[in-house]
Amino acid sequence: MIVGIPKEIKNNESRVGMTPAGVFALVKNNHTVYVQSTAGEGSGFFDKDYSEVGATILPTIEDVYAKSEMIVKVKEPIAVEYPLIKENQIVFTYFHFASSEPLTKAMIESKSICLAYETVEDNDGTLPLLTPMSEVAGRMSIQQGAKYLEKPVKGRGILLGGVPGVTPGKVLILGAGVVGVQAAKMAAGLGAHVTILDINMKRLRYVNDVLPNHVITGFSSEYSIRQHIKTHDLIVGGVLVKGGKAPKLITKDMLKEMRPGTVVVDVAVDQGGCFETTKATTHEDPTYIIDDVVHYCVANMPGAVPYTSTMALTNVTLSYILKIANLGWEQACKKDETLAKGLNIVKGEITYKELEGIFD
Ligand SMILES: NC(=O)C1=CN([C@@H]2O[C@H](COP(=O)(O)OP(=O)(O)OC[C@H]3O[C@@H](n4cnc5c(N)ncnc54)[C@H](O)[C@@H]3O)[C@@H](O)[C@H]2O)C=CC1
Ligand SMILES: CC(=O)C(=O)O
Ligand SMILES: [Mg+2]
Repeated sequence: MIVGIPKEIKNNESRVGMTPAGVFALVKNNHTVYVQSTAGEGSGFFDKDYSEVGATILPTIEDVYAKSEMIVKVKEPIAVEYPLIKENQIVFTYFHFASSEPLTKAMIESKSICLAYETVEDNDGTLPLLTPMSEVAGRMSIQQGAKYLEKPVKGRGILLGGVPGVTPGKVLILGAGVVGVQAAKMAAGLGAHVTILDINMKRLRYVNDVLPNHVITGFSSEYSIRQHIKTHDLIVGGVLVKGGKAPKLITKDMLKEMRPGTVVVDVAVDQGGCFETTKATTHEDPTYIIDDVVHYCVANMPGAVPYTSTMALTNVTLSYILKIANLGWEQACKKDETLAKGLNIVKGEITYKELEGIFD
């Protein structure tokens, strides 16, 4: 198969769809790999690293899309990329369709095969291609939240860990999935007071078993959320309904219950966000303020730490990329139910249940 790796062009997105190690494996399996010039630079991989393992470097994004049967990338295509995608071309990437009607419509019109990393699902319900980026974003949410709690950027002026003789900051985490647990781990490590809420008792039991005793678990409900937001300094949104829109757990009126300078980090922004006041931001301009509450809603958080994220992503995507290249997408999906769950739009038809009728 002919596989193409374009350069990411979303704001401050420095990840790349594949490391040279991934290209090496594809070439060894007799596939042709085209890499757009400088695509890997932001992640520390140079054109010569790719050409040394057998890739051909192409000068423009148009060349890569025009010549490839399968495109392997990181982020959802943005508007300038829509016309580059061809009928029957396989596009393997994060799509997050539920948060974008224009993207959904454009991919239906393209008649391409859209395999979304974020809905590839193991039999136990876990999401193997979302997990490593949720690990990164969960950990980053505390790093970013701690920064925006500082007074010069309009936060409450609180050091999350406190100091001897002064109470630490309080972190509320919505969702005890991958993002939530990683966020809790980081916040607890800093010495913050941590509360984590979920509707899944199995997840709360897991948190209770693996995290320190000062991480408090709670059942998520409108009532419990309304109580907790009054006293917490940093609120992290990490809930997910697979492939669908995130539930709005914090409505606009609730911001009035928070203290001025509270910081909210909505990691779930890529599925529309779990705060009613969420709108996607970029690494260039990551925050905005509503009712004195600082909102951080960057939809590609791992893009800011590409050295870590590109490696973590290729670690999990490569076996699927090889399977698709070796067998073709239809056979690969027939043989592998986990991969088949990634099919969201195929040749103009929506094939993922949560997406059906979502924009009608
Ligand atoms: N902004 C960014 O750069 C990134 C965003 N994400 C996003 O973060 C979100 C979370 O991802 P994961 O942690 O991997 O998902 P996950 O599936 O591991 O965890 C989600 C958790 O939310 C819980 N949940 C669902 N409804 C709830 C409710 N009403 N109240 C409380 N909890 C509820 C579920 O029970 C589950 O435990 C996803 O939307 C994902 O796409 C992931 C990586 C990067
Ligand atoms: C999961 C996702 O949206 C990201 O890593 O950017
Ligand atoms: Mg207020």
